[in-house]
Amino acid sequence: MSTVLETNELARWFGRLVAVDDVTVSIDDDEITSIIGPNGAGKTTFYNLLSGTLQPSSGSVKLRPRDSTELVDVTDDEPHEIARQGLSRAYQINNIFEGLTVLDNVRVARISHDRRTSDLTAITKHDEELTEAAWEVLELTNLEDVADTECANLSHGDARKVEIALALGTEPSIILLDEPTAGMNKSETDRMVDLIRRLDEETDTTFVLTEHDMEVVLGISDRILVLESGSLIADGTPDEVMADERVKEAYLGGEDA
Ligand SMILES: Nc1ncnc2c1ncn2[C@@H]1O[C@H](COP(=O)(O)OP(=O)(O)OP(=O)(O)O)[C@@H](O)[C@H]1O
Repeated sequence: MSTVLETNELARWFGRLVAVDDVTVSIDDDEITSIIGPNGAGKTTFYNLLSGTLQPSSGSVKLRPRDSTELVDVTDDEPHEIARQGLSRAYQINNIFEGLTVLDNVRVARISHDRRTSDLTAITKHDEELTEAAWEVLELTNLEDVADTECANLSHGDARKVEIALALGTEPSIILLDEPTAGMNKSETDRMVDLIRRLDEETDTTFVLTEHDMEVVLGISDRILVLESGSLIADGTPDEVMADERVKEAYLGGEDA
């Protein structure tokens, strides 16, 4: 077990509102970690701080790049720099080129990972290595059957899987998922949970997710972080967190639970 991401007293203010309030956590590479909390608790802001989309007001973020044993300080780094160091965020759909096939989308992700963005025409060329690497990702994410489907024509469930495939294509040390089962029916949800669990086991990538569906959270998480009004009010196993009085009061008893 080793730490893949660490925040130290990370905070972000919007005027007088504290959206993330001195949060100190370390995420281990052998655990699936969920971040939960009522609406407005600070989950999105926390993600934005980790991925560099927002600058922190104070505190720090450290990240362990893949194939490295050392954490590097990425506080104040640009999003593309943080992504290069190994943090990938699976964005809801909008990262996908709708007019390209699933396979070509993953090839584009690989090209950008290999820092060959000046060579985007490689997408139209015969490049066995690139295609092979993309197929590996499609196999991992159970997307082989829709490899030649244009992304605009995918089911919602498959489109969400493509987001994960694009993130995995960059071989990150950690992937942040935004509500990966949102809008899914029960069987799609079950398949997504199984997929994330399997990817966590079969790859060197650590998964972190935000999720409102408590059944998903309890079914998938090794560890749960609970935010309320920007503060980390609980951090532990599902059993520990479910038994926490403050969590029951602040989150599970509330209307947003
Ligand atoms: N750009 C911004 N400017 C001002 N206030 C903001 C901004 N972004 C977020 N906030 C405020 O920060 C607080 C935390 O918001 P955030 O979106 O991080 O919560 P959340 O836990 O992701 O909520 P949800 O579950 O509804 O997505 C909220 O009070 C929100 O109104």
